[in-house]
Amino acid sequence: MGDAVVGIIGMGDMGKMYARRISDAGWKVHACDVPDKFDSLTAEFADRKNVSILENGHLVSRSSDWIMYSVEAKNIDAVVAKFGPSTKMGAIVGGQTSTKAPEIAAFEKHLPKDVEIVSCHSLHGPGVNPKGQPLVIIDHRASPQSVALVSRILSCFESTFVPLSAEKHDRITADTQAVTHAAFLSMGTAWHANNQFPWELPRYIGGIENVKINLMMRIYSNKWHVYAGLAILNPAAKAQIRQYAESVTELFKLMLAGQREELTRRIHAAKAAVFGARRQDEELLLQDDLLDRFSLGTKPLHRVKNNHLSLLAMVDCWHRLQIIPYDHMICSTPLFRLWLGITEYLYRNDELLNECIDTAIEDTSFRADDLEFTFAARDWSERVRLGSMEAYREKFEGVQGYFETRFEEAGRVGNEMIRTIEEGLRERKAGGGGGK
Ligand SMILES: NC(=O)C1=CN([C@@H]2O[C@H](COP(=O)(O)OP(=O)(O)OC[C@H]3O[C@@H](n4cnc5c(N)ncnc54)[C@H](OP(=O)(O)O)[C@@H]3O)[C@@H](O)[C@H]2O)C=CC1
Ligand SMILES: O=C(O)C(=O)Cc1ccc(O)cc1
Repeated sequence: MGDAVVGIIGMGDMGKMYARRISDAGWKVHACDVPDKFDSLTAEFADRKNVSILENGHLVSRSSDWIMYSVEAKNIDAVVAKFGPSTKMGAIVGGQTSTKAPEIAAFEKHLPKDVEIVSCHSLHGPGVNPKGQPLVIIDHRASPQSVALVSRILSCFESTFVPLSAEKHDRITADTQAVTHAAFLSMGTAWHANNQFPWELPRYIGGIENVKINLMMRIYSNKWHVYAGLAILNPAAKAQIRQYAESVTELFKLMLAGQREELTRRIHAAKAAVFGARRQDEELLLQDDLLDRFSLGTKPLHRVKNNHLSLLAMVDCWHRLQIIPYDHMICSTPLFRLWLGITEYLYRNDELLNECIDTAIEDTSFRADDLEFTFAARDWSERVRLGSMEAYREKFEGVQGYFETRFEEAGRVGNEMIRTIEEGLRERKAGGGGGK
């Protein structure tokens, strides 16, 4: 490895994952977190001779060649304001936050002019194997040699590099991550409001229901600030989240009024736009028998029907915003690919989609769940529109507390589900099958 020292400011889940992998590849790492964590971090990394835990970001900044800020997006301005002026002359700085607009603004505002800027974003959580996952690289203000150095450092992840501008990054992640999270946050909120643990109810077990539950649990077991940052600080995300809430509301009203024709027309128009001719001959991303294996409950003898309001609204939302989700596969997270996989599974199976419409119009037993889901989608959208981190946190942590006791098990089942399904996708890709 070269002589370059990699600095990491913020040793939370992502910072630690970066420190471990980069030091395993032979690079020297200088890292810090807040002063309170100095002793515990020093003990945790004591057996790695090429990781030095330093007292603060000044010490990291003045001694490193590529400094990566891996702190909460909501703190990025304050943290860069504090340590940015201490950056070693001619060094390169980047960040790992999920939304680049505030990160780049902070760099431009607080870094000395001689400092170059190359940022990144791993499009997966800290528990996922980075191999083959997208890793966005943003060359914002740097020489080709500096971009090459950062690429060399990050090559140990064996991820797929996706070079993007900060602005393009934010637009794509708003389309993929922010709106996907809105759907799962709303599911969890609705189950909580109805005092349900969905894995205890036959209607929520098996196939695509398992994916919904596992991904909902995955999001709520993570930290609120990751999702709040993505939704509130990304200038492109508000419109998407609002459209999702509007699609939920409008479709639910059609169901309530029994307007079968209008509901069918709208569902099919969205289907044609999103899953039209281009996808017709492609293999499905997911198979139901595979999904059946990842349940937190016991599967009933017969599958219970569902109107899948959350999925119908997603496709309606993509249609209204003219988003073709497949165009974003290059810059997608495992969660987004699974979400797209289950919507595709529903929309490309005529029998299932017709059953969904019948259930929406005829089966009133879902009304209470759907009412809470509609309230939830609107309330999440409203909190994001108001830009209130505290309002977001309060709601997130309320639901998180409700599901907490099952996070450990859900994490295990969810990781296994993601691993198995992603391996299947990779194998099919290698064999020239569907997916992109
Ligand atoms: N978790 C995920 O799935 C992913 C997260 N990201 C992004 O990566 C970034 C980090 O996320 P993650 O690791 O999960 O979050 P964590 O909360 O686990 O880590 C952030 C760390 O930064 C520390 N920190 C805050 N202020 C300072 C400071 N002044 N000096 C040094 N350290 C500081 C925090 O301390 P304290 O807790 O005391 O504030 C915390 O330990 C976020 O911007 C997130 O959006 C990107 C991809 C995936
Ligand atoms: O896959 C997802 O959407 C996740 O929830 C994990 C995640 C969270 C934040 C990121 O910036 C990237 C990935």
